[in-house]
Amino acid sequence: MGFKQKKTNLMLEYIKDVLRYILFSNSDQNAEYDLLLKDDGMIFVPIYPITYVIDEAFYNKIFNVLNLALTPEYTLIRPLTMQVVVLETANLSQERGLFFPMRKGTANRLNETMEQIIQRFYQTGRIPIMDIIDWDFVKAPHAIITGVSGSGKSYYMKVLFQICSIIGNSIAIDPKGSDLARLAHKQGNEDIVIPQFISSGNGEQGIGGKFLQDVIKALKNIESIMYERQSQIYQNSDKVSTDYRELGFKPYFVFIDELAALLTGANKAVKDDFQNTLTRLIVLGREAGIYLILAMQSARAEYVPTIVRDSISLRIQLGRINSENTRFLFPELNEMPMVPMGGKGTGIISIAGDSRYSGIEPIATPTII
Ligand SMILES: Nc1ncnc2c1ncn2[C@@H]1O[C@H](COP(=O)(O)OP(=O)(O)OP(=O)(O)O)[C@@H](O)[C@H]1O
Repeated sequence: MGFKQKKTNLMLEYIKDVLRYILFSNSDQNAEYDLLLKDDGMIFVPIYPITYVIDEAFYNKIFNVLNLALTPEYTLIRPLTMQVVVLETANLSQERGLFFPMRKGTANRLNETMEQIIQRFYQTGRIPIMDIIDWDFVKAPHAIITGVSGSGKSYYMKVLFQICSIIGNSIAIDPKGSDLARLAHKQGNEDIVIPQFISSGNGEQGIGGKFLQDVIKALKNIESIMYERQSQIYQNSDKVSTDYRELGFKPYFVFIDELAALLTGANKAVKDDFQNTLTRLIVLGREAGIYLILAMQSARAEYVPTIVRDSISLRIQLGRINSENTRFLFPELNEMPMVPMGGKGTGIISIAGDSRYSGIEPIATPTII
């Protein structure tokens, strides 16, 4: 028996030991299943007839138990629903299994200079997130980052802004006029939208409704660019399936920090105008290469309409993770604990639309040295 096979057998034995007493009230039931270990996950194969019921709760229980028990050998990835796979076998009683996606080892935080991170982008065409996780924004458009104060949102927004400013055009909308706006200003970027009192020094005006109108104006400008690009693509491309890259356009990244702060105190008509414009950009932006990157404390539906949230592929929640605060961004996670990595800028991530990622997993954002 080869070394690799031996290791696999040891791992399977360990998993069975872990599950033995927890999973079934009747220990005879331990003979009613088998396990298969694959490169991208584990398959639980019931051997029918069985004397236990397989439902979502059963699936979640296995996930919960193994999630911690397999760290750090494997990182379990929380799928959005129970996954059933069909197996190639002539044995009727073992033709199907429950799949648990997992990654060998754990992904590591990037501890690199901005130049090294950019270099990674040039090698893959994707935005690096961790050593083995990256963001293909063409396949998985738009991003949302949530987390309470001090969880590392602003830090990560700045990292993304620097990368995106090199890849394409970027615009910074920052109601606090703080880190993001200062970074954009320092880079010589003129596409910055901040409250007037910050740029004019007149502190008495406060943020008020005027700022939201400035933001809407900026978003509507981008919307015009989007329609212009769509029309050019329609007129100039013979391909049925294409996007902005065919005509050589650069991607356009729209960063909005503290989105909820934008809406506080605004009247309903202005607020609706903002949310409708945001919705159009999110839903229609992809082909034209318009990508939104939003940050806020919590993705409550009153700030982010459900249609917007559902159209955002990259979702990150930083800071403390519990069922109370994950329900907005990860409604499918209910009461599902994750093994957090701990430390600054850590939390959970999911990337929809990219087959390399099948669910929710832990993340630690890059540290720039
Ligand atoms: N990936 C990281 N590597 C190293 N330090 C980090 C990382 N992420 C965040 N930090 C540090 O953690 C602290 C809090 O981060 P940050 O200010 O970004 O939090 P925040 O969620 O944006 O808070 P606020 O909403 O108050 O702005 C900062 O000192 C920041 O430098």
